[in-house]
Amino acid sequence: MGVGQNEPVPHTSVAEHRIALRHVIGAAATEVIPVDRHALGRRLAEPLLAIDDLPRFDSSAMDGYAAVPETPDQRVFLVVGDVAAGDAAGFVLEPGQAARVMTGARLPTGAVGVVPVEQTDAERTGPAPRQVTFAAPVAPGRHVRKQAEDIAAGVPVAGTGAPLTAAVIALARSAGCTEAVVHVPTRVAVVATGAELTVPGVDPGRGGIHESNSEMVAALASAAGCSVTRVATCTDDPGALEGLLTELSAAPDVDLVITTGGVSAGAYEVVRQVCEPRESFSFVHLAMQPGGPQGLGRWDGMPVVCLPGTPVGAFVSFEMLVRPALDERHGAPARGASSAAYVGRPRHTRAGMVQFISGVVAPDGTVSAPDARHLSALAGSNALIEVPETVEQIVPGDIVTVHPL
Ligand SMILES: Nc1nc2c(c(=O)[nH]1)N[C@H]1C(S)=C(S)[C@@H](COP(=O)(O)OP(=O)(O)OC[C@H]3O[C@@H](n4cnc5c(N)ncnc54)[C@H](O)[C@@H]3O)O[C@H]1N2
Ligand code: MOO
Repeated sequence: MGVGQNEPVPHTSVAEHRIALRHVIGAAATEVIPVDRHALGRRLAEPLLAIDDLPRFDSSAMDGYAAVPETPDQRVFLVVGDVAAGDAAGFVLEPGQAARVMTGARLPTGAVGVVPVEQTDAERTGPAPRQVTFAAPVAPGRHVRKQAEDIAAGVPVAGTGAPLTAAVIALARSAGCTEAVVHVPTRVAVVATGAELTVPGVDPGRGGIHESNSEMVAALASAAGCSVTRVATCTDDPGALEGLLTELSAAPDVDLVITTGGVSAGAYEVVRQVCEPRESFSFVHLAMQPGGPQGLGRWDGMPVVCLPGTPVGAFVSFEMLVRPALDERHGAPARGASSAAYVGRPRHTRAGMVQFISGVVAPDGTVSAPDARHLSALAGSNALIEVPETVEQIVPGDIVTVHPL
């Protein structure tokens, strides 16, 4: 066997792997939840329709006097009622009459416009006067909130795929909505593998390292709208990983398992060793850097996504490969990329591989690469710069593709 024959050959395109991930990760179930603060960030699986008009009735936008002028320039009015917010205002204003109204109060039938109390001779507090004089004539429609001017019953508050933001929650509740149909967050179990990993508080010794992927991937999954239900580390013992995957596959609170490490070409690649013999699994080396070695399949029916162990590789492959599949599963629109002028130092990249470089997009829209390596560069970045396979170098002035983080 000649030198180089064992070299991993990129045999699946990034695009093909994305499709395979979408297939394995699949679509999320939907559920009905109350429209309240706990719904924040959830994505609608169906349009959320207004139950009621907003406002529900013509109401005053000011503390003042609603009036019906007999003639356009009438200034002096008889005050025949006093309507606080919440009152039913069950009377009719006749021409020449006014009623004191508070902001948000239902307007008496017939009211033409509202004059703020500051523009009258009336006291702001105390009982309503018998008569009021306005500084200027009543302007029709002025300071009146028309029924349904914000949203009418039956009109969508927000459409399918929209997130329930604080403002959408406010609009929905104001329009009488109590429940929304949303996608169920994917329940994720994260398993970091590696004999060298030590948990916080334990001395790593001479060959060990501080484990970091598990909480990083858990944080990425949470940011992607998942509910992380399990976070574990596992040694390179195949039996231990088999047992863990079997347990997680049967767990009632897990929809997806994400592993890190143990997928490349070494002698102790536990994930690959344990999963690859199973027919549904495939392990590939994508023409992508970092994040080249990837695996995916189903363990007893449970979707399992296997990311590489290098922290930057795991991060980049989650964001660039797994996240789009999760967004689609959760009904979220694909996160777009943008173009930016590169203003960093010249950088050589590997031809034949799409490369993702930690980048910093400045307020002026230009992008540079932090003067640091690996995780430090990633931790100081706010974007990933995508350099296509065909490009071997990026230099200042190049227009590059940027994925915001
Ligand atoms: N002969 C070859 N060697 C490697 C290849 C290759 O094609 N041929 N690919 C390289 C690439 S690219 C990557 S990426 C890595 C992927 O390797 P594994 O997924 O098997 O990951 P490990 O070997 O387990 O770990 C790699 C590296 O990352 C550290 N690590 C792992 N897990 C964690 C964790 N949970 N927290 C923090 N750091 C972690 C680990 O100690 C290693 O330093 O393979 C290359 N090799
Ligand atoms: O593909 Mo690997 O570059 O080290 O993450």
